[in-house]
Order: sequence, then structure tokens, then C-alpha cells
Amino acid sequence: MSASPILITGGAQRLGRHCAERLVDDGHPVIVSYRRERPELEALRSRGVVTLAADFATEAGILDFIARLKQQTSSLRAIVHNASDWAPDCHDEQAGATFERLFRVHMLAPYLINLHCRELLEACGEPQRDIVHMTDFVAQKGSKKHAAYAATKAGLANLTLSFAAMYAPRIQVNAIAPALIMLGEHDDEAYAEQARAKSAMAMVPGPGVIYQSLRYLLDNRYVTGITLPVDGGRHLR
Ligand SMILES: NC(=O)C1=CN([C@@H]2O[C@H](COP(=O)(O)OP(=O)(O)OC[C@H]3O[C@@H](n4cnc5c(N)ncnc54)[C@H](OP(=O)(O)O)[C@@H]3O)[C@@H](O)[C@H]2O)C=CC1
Ligand SMILES: Nc1nc2c(c(=O)[nH]1)N=C([C@H](O)[C@@H](O)CO)CN2
Repeated sequence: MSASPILITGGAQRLGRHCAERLVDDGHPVIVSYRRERPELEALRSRGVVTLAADFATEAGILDFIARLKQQTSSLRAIVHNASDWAPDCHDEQAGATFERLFRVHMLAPYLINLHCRELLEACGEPQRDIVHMTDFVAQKGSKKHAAYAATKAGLANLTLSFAAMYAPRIQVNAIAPALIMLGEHDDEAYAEQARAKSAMAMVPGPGVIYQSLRYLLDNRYVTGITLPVDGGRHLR
């Protein structure tokens, strides 16, 4: 029986793409969702990665993705809920729409995908099946400038507990809570210095530390319902 694929949502760039490439290196079939076409997707496709378009900003978009995912595969080894919108808070008439959009991307999409795709994970013939939620250190701390983002990531962190209890023992459900992992393309050195100073390790580690954490969860048969902090000691500052 061929191995079941691992789904990474939002896998066209940065942490998601890095993990997709590393999973292919480790011999896993991979499916990624993406919102915008770009050259990097062709590189993934050339390595055999299946790419499915998805916009989780609406419930219809989420359900449409799930239907196309089920046409693509009859089983899944794991689901990594990585898609995310790091939108700052709005203080105008767009505030409510922004909050609702972040709720759908960070909470409704993982919730509906977990519910509707349980059967795909159950159909996996391998000994272990996983769901991994990408949350954020600020889920426990809040954020003055990204309150809606932090709150919806906190909701995702809570969904980890509920789905871990619902799906045990056949499916393990865990979260990874990063702090600064990669800078944005427009971040200058002043921002980088300020961001590095927020953690005890005072570094920008890059996406390899996230793959190490994902690998740990995928390889450990006795871990469920936890959130793995990958934050350089952000809580110590
Ligand atoms: N980078 C970091 O330092 C940190 C990251 N994290 C978390 O780790 C994960 C990966 O981070 P990172 O790689 O920086 O993430 P990105 O900001 O690069 O976002 C990942 C992908 O999410 C997709 N996405 C955004 N909105 C939607 C939507 N409405 N529907 C479908 N897909 C959408 C984007 O797709 P497209 O590009 O096609 O529009 C994007 O490629 C995220 O969950 C993030 O919150 C947490 C703390 C720190
Ligand atoms: N979807 C995203 N979420 C987050 C990002 C990002 O680029 N995309 N970046 C961060 C920052 O690195 C933050 O941790 C630095 O203080 C947080 N979330």
C-alpha cells in the first residue's frame, strides 16, 4: 500500500513550503493548499507535490477546498494547519470584517477540515495519524497590535485540546506555538534588532526549527493535546 499524503495548508511559501520540501526529502507524499499562484509552486510540483487552490476567508471556500481534497486523495497521514493571515488590527469600519476573516482562516478552516477529513485520517493504514495546528506564542500573551490575530490563534490552541480528546487514540492532535521564526520581506534591521531582543535566545532561527518540531510530533506515538513552544524563551523576557 502506498503511503498516505501529508496535507500542509498555506504551503506555498516560508514555513509551510520549507516543511513541505523537508517532508518530500523524508519520503512523504505531500499536498499543499495555496491562495495565489507563483513560481515556487512549480518547483514544488516538479518534486511531485500536489497543489490545491484554497481561500479560507469564507465558509464556502473552506468547504469547496474540502470537496476537492477528497477528490484528490482517499486517505491522509497528517494535516498541518499552517495557513494564516498576520493582519494587524483595524480601527475603522473594517475592524469587524478583519476579525471575522481571521476567525475563518485560523479557527473555522481547521475546525471544518478536522471534522470533514477525519475519515481520510482514519483511512490511513500507517500506525500513526496526526493533526498539527500552527498557533503562536501570542495566543497565551495577547498582542496590542494584533489582538484579532492573537485571539483567533488562542481559539485554535483551544481546538487542539478538544480535537485531541475527541480523536484519541487513533489520531493525535497537537500544536506548535512559534514566536519569531522568519522575518518578513519588508522588515528592516531596526525591526529585526527589536524583534530579536524580545526573546532570551535573541535570534531569528529560520524555518528549520519548525520542521524539527513537526518531525518530533509526527514521530512520537505518545504525544497528544499539547502545544510545543518554539519561541527562543520569549516568555522569559
Ligand atoms: N513566521 C513567523 O515568524 C511566525 C509564524 N507563525 C505561524 O506559523 C505559520 C507559518 O508562518 P509563515 O510561513 O510566516 O506564514 P505566512 O504569513 O507566509 O502565511 C502562510 C500562508 O497562509 C496563506 N493564507 C493566508 N490567508 C489565507 C486564506 N484566507 N486562505 C488560504 N490561505 C491563506 C498564504 O497564502 P498565499 O501566500 O497564497 O496568499 C500564505 O502563503 C502561520 O500559522 C503563522 O501564524 C507564528 C509565529 C511566528
Ligand atoms: N501568518 C503569519 N503569522 C505570523 C508571522 C507571519 O509572517 N505570518 N510573523 C510573526 C512574527 O514573526 C512575530 O512572531 C514577531 O514578533 C507572527 N505571526
